[in-house]
Amino acid sequence: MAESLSVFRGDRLVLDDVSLTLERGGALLLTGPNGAGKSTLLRVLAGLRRPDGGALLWDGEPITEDRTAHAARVAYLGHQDALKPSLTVRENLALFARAGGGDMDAALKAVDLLHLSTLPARLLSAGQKRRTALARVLLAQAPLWLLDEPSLGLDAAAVELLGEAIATHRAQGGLVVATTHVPLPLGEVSHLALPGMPDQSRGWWGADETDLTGDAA
Ligand SMILES: Nc1ncnc2c1ncn2[C@@H]1O[C@H](COP(=O)(O)OP(=O)(O)OP(=O)(O)O)[C@@H](O)[C@H]1O
Repeated sequence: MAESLSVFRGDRLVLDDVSLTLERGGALLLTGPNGAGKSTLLRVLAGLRRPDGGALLWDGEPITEDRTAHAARVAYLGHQDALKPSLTVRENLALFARAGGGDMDAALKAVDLLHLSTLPARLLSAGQKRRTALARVLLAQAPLWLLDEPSLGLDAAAVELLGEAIATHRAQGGLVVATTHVPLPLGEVSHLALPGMPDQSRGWWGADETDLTGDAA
């Protein structure tokens, strides 16, 4: 999927020769210290940022062949929840439901937000906003989920719902790449540690973790 990616931010080589492959139903955890380049890599995978070197392939074809098609494959959850404060939860999600064709009530239920669906987004707590942003990912009905610290601000129950949503997505052949600083309930995953990860984080990912090649400067 990604071959020998390199990315400069300013004059710093943040990602140097990073390669990874994901099969249908697969999941990859990206870890590394603050500034290691996790969000940068997610943005490259999303097609939101061009790499300075290397290639991104989907089913063997470079994504540059058809960027619109790649955008339609991706559901991207960034650090910012990007909700319109004056619109209700349901209104915020409506656009994504139309574009992706997902089931609004099923998505709201999956993140336990049905009871808050008519509340303006400005009245939501941080965790409720994050749940809304996750519902947007579900509604996109895209095969590739790119999740930047998805559990940020979520309580234990919501983290469990996140795990269930990811498991369902994977069971349907979906792919997930997630960055995290804390363990996530993802089941069997590959793991790419960008340099600098402290040793004590080893073992978070369980016996099934697989280390991939990755270098960063
Ligand atoms: N617009 C920019 N111009 C220059 N450098 C940038 C820019 N945006 C980010 N960087 C730098 O790129 C590096 C990688 O940032 P990135 O956000 O990918 O890290 P991260 O691993 O996701 O960090 P965190 O764990 O803090 O979220 C950082 O050193 C950051 O300062």
